[in-house]
Amino acid sequence: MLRWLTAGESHGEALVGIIEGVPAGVELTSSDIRAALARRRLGYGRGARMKFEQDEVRILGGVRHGLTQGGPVAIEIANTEWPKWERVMNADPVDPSEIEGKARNAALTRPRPGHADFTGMQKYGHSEARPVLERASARETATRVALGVVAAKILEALGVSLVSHTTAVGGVESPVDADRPTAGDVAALDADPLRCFDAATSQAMVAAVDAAHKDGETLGGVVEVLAYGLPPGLGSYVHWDRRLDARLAGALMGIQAIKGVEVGDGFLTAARPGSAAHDEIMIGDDGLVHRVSNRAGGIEGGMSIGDALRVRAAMKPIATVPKALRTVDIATREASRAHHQRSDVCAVPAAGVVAEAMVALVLADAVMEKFGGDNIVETVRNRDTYLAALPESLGSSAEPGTLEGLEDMAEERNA
Ligand SMILES: Cc1cc2nc3c(=O)[nH]c(=O)nc-3n(C[C@H](O)[C@H](O)[C@H](O)COP(=O)(O)O)c2cc1C
Ligand SMILES: C=C(O[C@@H]1CC(C(=O)O)=C[C@@H](OP(=O)(O)O)[C@H]1O)C(=O)O
Repeated sequence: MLRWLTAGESHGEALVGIIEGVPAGVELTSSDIRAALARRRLGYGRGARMKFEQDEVRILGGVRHGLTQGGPVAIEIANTEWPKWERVMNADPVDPSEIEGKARNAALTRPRPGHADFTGMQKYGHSEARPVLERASARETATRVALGVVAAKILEALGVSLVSHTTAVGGVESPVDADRPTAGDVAALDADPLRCFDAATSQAMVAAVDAAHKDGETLGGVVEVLAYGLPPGLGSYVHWDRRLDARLAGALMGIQAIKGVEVGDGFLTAARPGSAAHDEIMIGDDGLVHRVSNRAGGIEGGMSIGDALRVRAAMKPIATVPKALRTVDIATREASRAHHQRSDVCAVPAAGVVAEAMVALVLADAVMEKFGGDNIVETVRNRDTYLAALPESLGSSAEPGTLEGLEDMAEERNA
């Protein structure tokens, strides 16, 4: 079982993440983490902060000589902007209702609709939104991506690879029948401004972000995460909180601004008749048992089935809209406009990288639960023993597109 926690404020000195339950012998270096954090900072439509702030990574514990040691792994990500923020973050609290004149504008007493600001002030008893936004900010997702690297390294040792991509931005969508990326496409995806796999769609997305920027608008979208090489049987049908789909949905929903999650064909499946909604099971030319399609997205009965895992997350538009939304100044009770400083126009590509990290954390947790092991060699050995006892599914397709022959067979049979 993996446990993990994050701490830190958006404009604080540093963010910290700790992950426990990591077996010994997993290769991990701070440059692996730095590379993942650099991916999260990419993407067309992000604000100025991404350009000037650096993520300064230090592994504080759990790793020696590039290998995990079996203890908790602690990672620090220092905010290089801290010297500029130290005064603001350490300033003595003042009664916001006593602030007058020009300084009134800087007081964070005009909660932004769509943010944690107002309810956070009520719940924690703050007279302004600073303490709320500092922790509610998606800056925290840097820590999740760092911890996700540890999870991805465990998965990599088992031959499991992950890839994420943007499938929609501001209503511009990838074609329904578009090809899906595999791990070999990660570099090309990261080089695309929107991390979109379809070049024409990516161009249209860039245009949509430009138009939104010009109009003082912000945009949301949809990201998809795929995982290849999973064994069947991660998660379980025996109890609701052990279901892999439930755990993935919770993890993805736990990302700031994610408002919808879909497993496999998800909402599309709801509109299909039963005969066209599921994945039939057949013996392939190779004599092994396969499913002829993967509408389920690699999960049935709350368990991985051994085919490619596919989940999507829908992100709402950034809530700090330049065309400021109506709100109330809580200190003066006057109708007002939400405070606005710099912000992202669209952070969907970054959300894809964060979603990939969250999926990696859930899958690595499910792997450790199923196979255990205090050293990664033991984990792999346990997985191999388990698979050896399932001869009918060995060779189950790790990559998409290998089921074509089976689809022809299914069509012939249905004709
Ligand atoms: C990668 C990423 C970057 C974000 N950047 C911003 C931003 O620059 N400005 C902003 O107002 N919200 C940003 N958000 C979203 C807010 O943090 C989020 O809308 C807010 O926490 C409220 O969403 P919730 O109701 O889902 O918690 C970002 C979210 C993610 C995942
Ligand atoms: C700093 C990051 O994202 C931030 C997430 C965020 C928000 O409100 O969620 C608001 C912005 O920060 P600021 O208000 O300081 O400009 C983003 O830049 C990051 O992703 O590393």
